[in-house]
Amino acid sequence: MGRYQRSGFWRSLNQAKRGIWYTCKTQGHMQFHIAAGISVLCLAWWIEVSRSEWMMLIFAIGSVISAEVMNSALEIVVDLVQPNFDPLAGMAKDVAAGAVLVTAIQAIAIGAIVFCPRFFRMVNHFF
Ligand SMILES: Nc1ncnc2c1ncn2[C@@H]1O[C@H](COP(=O)(O)OP(=O)(O)OP(=O)(O)O)[C@@H](O)[C@H]1O
Repeated sequence: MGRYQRSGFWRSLNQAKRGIWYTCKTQGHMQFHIAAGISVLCLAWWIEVSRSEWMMLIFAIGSVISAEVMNSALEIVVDLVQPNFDPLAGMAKDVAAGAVLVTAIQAIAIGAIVFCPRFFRMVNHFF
């Protein structure tokens, strides 16, 4: 339980939503990830991917967005602890950004596995 407020499911949910909303408002990368995620889900719905493919895509999108939220949290903490230039503070942010990059590469790989075979089949069909 936190030191400043009583615990409670709805209160915790609201705090988590506030954190996600803050990340959406302040982080351009988060806005890009959400737009890309929605586009991928629309494409998946349009081409009618299988249940297991839906799971892979949702997992990939969720991983990237979670990593971006964690990255934002770490940036806030670093700015709080060290507002001045410090190579270690910079490295902490770079390491967190690296985690986002890893999940983004994973998402691109999953997207390629799901969409590329269909894309090539479609190209073969038309030409
Ligand atoms: N206090 C600091 N000391 C040294 N370098 C820093 C510091 N703060 C930021 N940096 C460097 O600047 C980069 C960008 O930091 P910034 O806080 O602007 O994050 P950002 O642009 O929002 O990052 P991201 O694109 O990952 O969301 C960091 O990755 C780090 O290399």
